[in-house]
Amino acid sequence: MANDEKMYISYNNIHKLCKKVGYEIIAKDERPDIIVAITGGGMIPARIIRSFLKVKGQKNIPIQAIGLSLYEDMGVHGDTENIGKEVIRTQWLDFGSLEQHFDSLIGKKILIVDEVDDTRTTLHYAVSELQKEVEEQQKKLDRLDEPTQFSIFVIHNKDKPKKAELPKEMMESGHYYAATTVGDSWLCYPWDAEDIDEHTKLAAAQGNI
Ligand SMILES: O=P(O)(O)OC[C@H]1O[C@H](OP(=O)(O)OP(=O)(O)O)[C@H](O)[C@@H]1O
Repeated sequence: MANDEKMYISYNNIHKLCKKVGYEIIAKDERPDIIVAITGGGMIPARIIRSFLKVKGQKNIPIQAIGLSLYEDMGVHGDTENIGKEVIRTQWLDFGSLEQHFDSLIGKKILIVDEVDDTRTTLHYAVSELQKEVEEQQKKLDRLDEPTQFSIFVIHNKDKPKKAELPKEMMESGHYYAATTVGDSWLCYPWDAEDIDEHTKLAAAQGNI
């Protein structure tokens, strides 16, 4: 598919891709203790993958949402050469309602979910801010010897030069899960469709069903 072409993705396709990665995570015995969905695109995949991470006799994995939005940063001098994207934090973790299960993320397996890894700016921000928070809590609570494992799940990873990195350890230890890798196409997700029937037909015609 040419990079400037639109790629239509159906709900069924997303469901199947979540299932594939969910089973892969379970097969590796890497079931997360908590899912962190990046709003808005990570919310539907997070909910779907949770069904495939379910283990009989175990409680449902809690889902927390963090709100991250990308906005055009014109640079300090409004210099077009330096246009970049800045991440704005609109919502963060709330442990209040999780007290019976968690007092923090320390020592937990955390699965961060988003629909797409485009320039990687958002995921880089999410991982580094969450890691920073865990380190601060570890120091505060004197729990430095409890390893915390971050993983990432995205439906689509765009095969393109990235603007930010993810931790080397995460990538090399197989804790980055992209259900599928695509070119730099325009991805049309079903939740943005005005006519879902037409959208699903277009997705089917491209084999994304
Ligand atoms: O890899 P990146 O270049 O950082 O891009 C990926 C991010 O961009 C989109 O979020 P957006 O800010 O558009 O918000 P939304 O999820 O609410 O649509 C998408 O949902 C990812 O979070």
